[in-house]
Parts: sequence; C-alpha cells; structure tokens
Amino acid sequence: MGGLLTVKGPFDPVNPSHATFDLFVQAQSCKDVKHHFAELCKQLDINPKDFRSFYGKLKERLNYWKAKALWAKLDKRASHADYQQGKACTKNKCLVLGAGPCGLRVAIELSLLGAQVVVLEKREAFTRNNVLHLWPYTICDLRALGAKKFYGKFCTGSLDHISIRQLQLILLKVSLLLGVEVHTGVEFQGLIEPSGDSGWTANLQPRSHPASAFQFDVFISAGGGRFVPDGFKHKELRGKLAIGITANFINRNTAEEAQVAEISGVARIYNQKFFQDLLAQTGIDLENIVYYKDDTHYFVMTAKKKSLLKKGVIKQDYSNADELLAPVNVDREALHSYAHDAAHFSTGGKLPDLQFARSQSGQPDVAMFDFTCMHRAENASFVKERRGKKLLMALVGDCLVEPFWPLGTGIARGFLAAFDTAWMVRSWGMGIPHLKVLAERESVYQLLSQTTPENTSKNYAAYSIDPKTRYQRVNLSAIHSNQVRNVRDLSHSCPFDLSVFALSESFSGSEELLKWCQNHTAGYANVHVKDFTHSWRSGLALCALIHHFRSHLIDMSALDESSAAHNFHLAFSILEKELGIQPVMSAADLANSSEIDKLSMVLYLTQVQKAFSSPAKGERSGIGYFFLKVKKRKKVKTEKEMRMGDDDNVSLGFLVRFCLSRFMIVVIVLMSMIQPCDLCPQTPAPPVSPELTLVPDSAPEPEPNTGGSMTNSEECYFCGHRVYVLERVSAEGKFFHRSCFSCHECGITLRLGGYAFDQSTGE
Ligand SMILES: NC(=O)C1=CN([C@@H]2O[C@H](COP(=O)(O)OP(=O)(O)OC[C@H]3O[C@@H](n4cnc5c(N)ncnc54)[C@H](OP(=O)(O)O)[C@@H]3O)[C@@H](O)[C@H]2O)C=CC1
Repeated sequence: MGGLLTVKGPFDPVNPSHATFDLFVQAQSCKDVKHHFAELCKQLDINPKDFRSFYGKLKERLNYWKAKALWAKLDKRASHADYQQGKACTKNKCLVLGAGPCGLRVAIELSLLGAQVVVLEKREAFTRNNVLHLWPYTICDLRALGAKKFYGKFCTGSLDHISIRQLQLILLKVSLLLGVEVHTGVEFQGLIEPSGDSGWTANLQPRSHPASAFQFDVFISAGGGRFVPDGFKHKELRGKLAIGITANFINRNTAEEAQVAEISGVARIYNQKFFQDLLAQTGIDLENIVYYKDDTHYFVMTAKKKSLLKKGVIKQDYSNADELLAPVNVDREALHSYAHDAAHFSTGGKLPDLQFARSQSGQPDVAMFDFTCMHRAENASFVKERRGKKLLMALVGDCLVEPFWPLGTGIARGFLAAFDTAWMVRSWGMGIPHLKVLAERESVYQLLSQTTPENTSKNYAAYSIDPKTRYQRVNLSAIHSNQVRNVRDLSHSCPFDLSVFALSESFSGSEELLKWCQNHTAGYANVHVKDFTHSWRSGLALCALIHHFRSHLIDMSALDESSAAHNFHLAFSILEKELGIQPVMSAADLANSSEIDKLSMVLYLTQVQKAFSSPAKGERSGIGYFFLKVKKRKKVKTEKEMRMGDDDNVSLGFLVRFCLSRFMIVVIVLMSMIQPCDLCPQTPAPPVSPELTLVPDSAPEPEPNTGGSMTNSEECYFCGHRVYVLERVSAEGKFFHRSCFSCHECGITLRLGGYAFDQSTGE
C-alpha cells in the first residue's frame, strides 16, 4: 500500500505517489503522461495490465484528496446503469485503432462497460495544434470526465474549443486511469484471421510488438479520415472546389494577445465588407475565416483558387484538385505569407508578433488542403466470421464521417459515434444476435450526418451511451436485420450467404433495364427515372410502369407523390396478384428506408420487365421462371453487357451468377456434412433426420404437395412474419428468414447444413 513517505518541508509531508499523480495530471506530452503513469503504478504496486481491478486498486491505494475529486467524477460516470456495474462486456476484448480524440473516447466507454481495451497509435507524440470547436454537449461530457482537473483552462468562460493535442492528453489520462492499454509508436497493418486455437489478432509494425498477441472480438477503427479497413466502403460527397488553409501562430499568452477577440466564424455572406476590404488591401480572397485562441493562435480559412494563383501560392492551374494542391505545385513561402497576412488583417493587426508555431516535422505549422470531397462510410459496422470466431468491426470519428470544419462537427459527431459504438458493443457483449446488433447500429447511424446542436437533446447531463438519451427521435429498428446482411462477411461459415455475393460483386449491364423503365414511365407526372434508387422513392414510378402496361389496374390520377407507403403497397399488391411477383421487401419498409437498396430494386424490376414483356398475361414469373429466361438470353449477350465493374449497372450476367450460385447451394449443401452449431459445443446435435432435404428458393417452386406452396412460402416458419424473396431460405420444405434459423440452445444463426430437424416437434 502506498509509497514511502518523504518530507518536503516541515509542514509539508508528501507521499511520492501524490507528487507523481500531480505530475501525471499536469503532464503536457504523451511521453510524460505515460512516464508518470508507469511511475505511479510502480509506486502503488499495481499492474496496469490487470485492467479488471486496476481502477479499484488505484482508488484504494492513492488516498489523495486531489485524486479523490477525480474519482468522484469517474465513479459518477461509471455508476450509470448502462454499464451494469462494469459487467456488461466482461467477456469482450476490444482493439481500438487510433489514439485520436475519437479512438480514446470510445476506449473509455468500452472500459466502463468492463471490456479489455487495447489502443494502438502509430504516432509517438501528440503534436496537432489545430483547434476543434466543441458543441455544448461535448463540453459537458468532457467536464464530467474531469477535463478541468487535467487542463485548468478547459472551456473557461465562453470558450468552446480546444486543441486536438490537449484533448488527446485529457482523454489519454482518463483512459489510462480506467485500465485501457495505450500503445504508441505501433502501426496497425491489418487483421489476422483466426487459426488453430488463436482468435482474431492484428498484424503490427513493429512485428514483435507485444500487442500482436492480443486476441480480440471487437475491432474499432478510429484511424482518421484516410484509414478505411476492409469490409467498409466510403461514399464521396463532392461539392464545388473548396481549398482550406490552417495556420498556427505561437501564443505567448501576453495581456496584449489576450485582448484580441476570437472570430468564431465569419462567412462571406454575412460580412461582405470585411472580405471586400481584405481583398482590396491584401489581394487575399476568402470565403470564410475562423480564429481561435488556445495553445496557439489558430486560423482556418477557405481561400478562392483565383487569389491563390494570383498570389503565387499555387503555381499552375489544374482542374484536378490533387494536381492543383500537390506539394510541387505549391509555393510554401507564398503560402506562409498568404496565411500570415490573412491572420494579421482579420485580427486588425493586434496580434503583435505573428510567428508560426512548429508542426511535428519542425516546419511552420501551415497546411493547405482540399475539402471538395467529403467522405462518409456506407455502413458503420460489420461482422466477420472465420473458423467460428466472430469479429465485430466498427468505425468512429473521421473515418466514419468526415467533418465539415466550419460547423465543428468533427468532435461532436465523432463522440456521438463513439457512444453509439459503445452501445453496440454492449449489445454484442450481452449476446444479442449479431444481425440485430448491426441493424440497430445502422439505424442510429442514419441520424448522424443530420445532427446539429439544435436537433439533439438539450439534457446534456442525461447523455449516455444509450442513443435514446441523445437523439431526439431515434428509431432503433429503422433498419431491419434482413437489411444488414450485406454488412457481414461469414464467408467461411456460410459460403452461400447472399450478402457476400452482393458485397463482392459489382454488377454490370443494367442500362438496358433502366432504359426500359425510362421508356415506359416517360410522360407520367412526378416520375423521372434516372436510377434504381432515388427515382423510385415515391412509389409513383412503379405505379406508372403498371399503368403503362395495364392501365385498367391503376388510377394514376388518384395517387399522391407524398404517400409512398400507399403507392408501393398498391403496386406490390397488383404485381403480386396479377403477375405473381413477390415483393422483395414490405411497402412500409421501402417507403421509410432512407435509401432504397439497389440490388433488391434491380432484382424486382427485372422480374417486372420479364412479366410485362411476356406474350401472355399470367405466364409464370418469379425467380424460377426468370432463371430459365435468363439462361436463354445469356447466349445472345454481347460483350458489353457482360462487362463487370461498373457500379452503377446491374447485369443479367450478375443475375445469372446469382441464380447459379443459389442453385449451387442445393448441390453443395446436399453434399456437405451436417455440422453442429460451432458456438454451442456443450450441446451436441442429435442425429440428423435421414429425410433431410434442402430446397433452394431459387429453384423452381415446389409442387403443392411437397410442402412448400406459394402461401407457405410467404410466412416464416419460425417467426410467422412474411419472408420476402431476398431473405428467404428453406429446409425441410419450410421457408424462413435466414436470421430466424438459429440454434435452439444458444441463439446463434445456424449454417444451412448445421442443424437437426425433430419431425415430432417440428423444431
Ligand atoms: N488537421 C486537422 O485539423 C485535423 C483535425 N482532426 C479532427 O480530430 C478529430 C478526431 O479525429 P479522429 O477521428 O479521432 O481521428 P484522428 O485523425 O484525430 O486520429 C487518428 C489517429 O490514428 C492514427 N492512425 C492512422 N492509421 C493508423 C494505423 N494504421 N495504425 C495506428 N495508428 C493509426 C493517426 O495517425 P496519422 O494522423 O499519422 O495518420 C491518428 O493519430 C475530428 O474532429 C477531426 O476533424 C483530425 C485530423 C486532422
């Protein structure tokens, strides 16, 4: 218990661990934080790797009033019911990539849930001077973690910003105190799949790093905007050319400097005169500028290309932003002058001696970057499974949604995503089936890009990892389990999963289908078919198609563009009744989903096209029929139609492969051995029924007496809800949702070949 008592002065006995704690709290570099932390652990004789009891022992052994004030804060946070007294995730091991603010923030939450958490950071030092704007809730959140104890100046008065470096230091200290293992100077280079007895591990640089041996079941990437792990795809949102410049000047903290007013965001449209004067006096032409005072004087501005060219900052004009801003095309000296003069002008020349702060590389801390394109991940979560070992993956921070700096969304949305991710890991730790976990995470993710300080809850004190405490209107089941099949990769355990196919295949050759839709919907009011997603949102386009071919079945004048659910319902019912085409998803889901799934839509419209192009009404349709037709057509396909790789196109080639792959399921499944559920070893599967047969849903529909009539196929054998074509799997003549086909004992989703059927109970 405790260290030796030393005497500093006659009335000032100091426990060395108290002094070390003070040094730890005040440390201003990553290296010092780690050094004093290690020292503290040594003095108190606590092993920091003993993450489960580390914080408890620390509290017990460091009987110091300053520390106690911090414990009170951390205890308050830890006592929240969401964490279940730190037992919600005791079985989970989490690897977090990146010790930026978002990586560290999520690591803190995971440790409060009781998980073992390891953070990897390739940088050795925290050197980023840039200053981040904080939304009110983030200030509240950081205060509750003791930010002010670590950084006295934290958001004093009306200040609502902090440098990245200071923020990282605060979060690093909290992380360490809670038992998170943080390794700096180590680069994550990829995941290593389980083999033998080993679970998921990471390929690190340096290779011999001890964290290489860490086996985990949760992997969180918080590696910043440029890092996108396998399994995730980014969408690009392209705006008009926007060139940002950041500049940091030394803050000597003089009284004179303190007097200079910050600029929390001046946009051209709000202060025309300021920008006109700036242009007239300096030749600098900006769209907006922000100035924050923190460890440095930090300026960030959007500059117009023309003025950068005129001032010689950009040497040569290119239409491609990468070429335009390539280092060889930028005159650094001219850039420094440009940033300096803009800072000087916008502060009325009141900052006396503007000298650049130094960046990590020792250069003046000035950067010019292009934010014409913003990236956003298509999905926030992903599940991989290899050799029966599942890995939950998630993105947080800039690698999930790139922020738009003028709005200060970086930390605000970064932390929201960190909390949402922790909530997902909590569900994972509590054994909720993975499709449900993914569906809930993706439901919440839909809201992230729309969040503002105004539309999120104002009850900041009540914020927790539970999304309902933060988002005003959140529907945790906005996305259904069957819509997230494409965010998992169970290829080794479930080689026939449609999702794997959908994920790995780009489809091509759908121009023909699109043209067909356009031709037959042209001229209908409020119908403009341009793609397979947005154009179908209102349901009117589908109704128009029906009307074109069977005008007696639908009254277009009675339809309202805003009643999407009604329009889809009507169209689906007619197409099903008249042409036997089963809907791929429910009308309500389609109307409410923020994004229509292209693959489902193409599959559906292809059937519609076939049916309407058929000579006789009522001719067999559906996938089985379609399979035959496609096979015939395949012979006359041109090379162009077979082309792969154009993401905007879906081809018959794809559909042929799709059908063939589903057909192969029958063959391979019949050949495969019946295996027990991997994750349920304590309950060996009873002998398999010799009558076992698996019916592929892509094969021709079974005859009425074989147990799989059209009517039966519409209801899931297990849950009783409707099964749509794309989610349908069948065995023993029963149709069911893939996700409902779960182990009786442990609830894990079963392989098609990994079950036993009890004829007597029907289970
Ligand atoms: N210039 C600016 O103003 C910047 C601002 N931000 C802001 O910071 C906030 C938080 O961002 P956050 O999402 O946490 O991301 P950050 O960029 O702050 O942190 C990610 C960290 O992960 C490191 N990293 C990347 N790849 C690997 C790897 N393979 N192995 C180990 N470490 C790796 C990065 O190093 P490295 O950076 O060397 O790749 C970086 O230190 C946001 O608000 C964002 O807008 C973030 C970056 C720059």
